[in-house]
Amino acid sequence: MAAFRSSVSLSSIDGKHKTAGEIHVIVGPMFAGKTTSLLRRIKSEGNNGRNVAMIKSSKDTRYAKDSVVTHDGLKFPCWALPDLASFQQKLGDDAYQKVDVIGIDEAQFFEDLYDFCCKAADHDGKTIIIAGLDGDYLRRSFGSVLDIIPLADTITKLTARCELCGKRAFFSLRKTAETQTELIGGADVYMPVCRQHYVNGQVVMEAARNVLESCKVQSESQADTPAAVV
Ligand SMILES: Nc1ncnc2c1ncn2[C@@H]1O[C@H](COP(=O)(O)OP(=O)(O)O)[C@@H](O)[C@H]1O
Ligand SMILES: Cc1cn([C@H]2C[C@H](O)[C@@H](COP(=O)(O)O)O2)c(=O)[nH]c1=O
Repeated sequence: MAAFRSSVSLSSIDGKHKTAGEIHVIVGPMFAGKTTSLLRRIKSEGNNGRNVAMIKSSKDTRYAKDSVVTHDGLKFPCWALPDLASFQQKLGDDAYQKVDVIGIDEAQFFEDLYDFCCKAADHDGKTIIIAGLDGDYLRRSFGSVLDIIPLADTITKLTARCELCGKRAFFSLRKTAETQTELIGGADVYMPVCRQHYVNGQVVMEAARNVLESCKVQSESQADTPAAVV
C-alpha cells in the first residue's frame, strides 16, 4: 500500500511532477511515548533512503535546545522554531525541495500547524509525521492538533501508565497550582493518570488552588490595612 501511495503523481495539479504527500498524527497524554514513536518512524524513513527533517517548538526548552529528546533520553537533532512558516526560510528553498519527510514534535505549540500541513503535504508532496498533545491539563483541545485530524491519513492515540494505579493513562494531570494553558515541564509538573485518578486529582488540585487564592486575597487585604498605631 505504501509503495503504491508514494508513486501517485500530482502532476495534473500544477504541471510539475510531484508525489502525493501524507499526514500521520500521533496524539496522547504526556509520557505516552509520542516522541519515541515519532523518532522511530523518522529514523525508519531515513534508513529507507528518504531525506528527513525534524522540527520542534522553540518553546520547549526542557532537555536540549536543538534536539528532540524523549523522557527517557533518546535524542534526535532538530530545528527549534517559533512557528512552522519559518522552516522553509531557515532551510533554504533548495534544501526544502529535497526534504521528503518532516517530523513535528510538540505540535500543540504551533499555531500555524494546519496551514503548514496543508501546503507541505497537498502542494509540496511531503510526508509529515506529527506528535502532540490532543488535550491540555484540563482536557481541553490543545492548540491546533485536533484541527489537523480531517487532513490526516492516519491517527494514532497512545496511552501512558497511570502513575497512581498502573492502569492505562489517558490524561496529563498538572501537579502545581499554575493555571496558564502553556507551562513547559516534565515529571516535576505533570503525571499521566487514568480517568478515575484524573477526576480525584482535579478535585484535590482545585481545593489546593482555592486555598492558595484565599491566602493571597487575605495577605493582599492585610497589606491594604494601615498598621495599628501602638
Ligand atoms: N511518569 C513518568 N515519568 C518519567 N518518565 C516516564 C514516566 N512514564 C513513562 N516515562 C518514560 O517516558 C518514555 C516516553 O517518553 P516520550 O516518548 O518522550 O513520551 P511523550 O512524548 O508521549 O511525552 C517512556 O518510554 C518511559 O520510559
Ligand atoms: C498537559 C500540558 C502540557 N504542557 C506542556 C508540558 C510539556 O512541556 C509539553 C508536553 O510534552 P510531552 O512531550 O508530551 O511530554 O507540553 C502544557 O504546556 N500545558 C498542558 O496543559
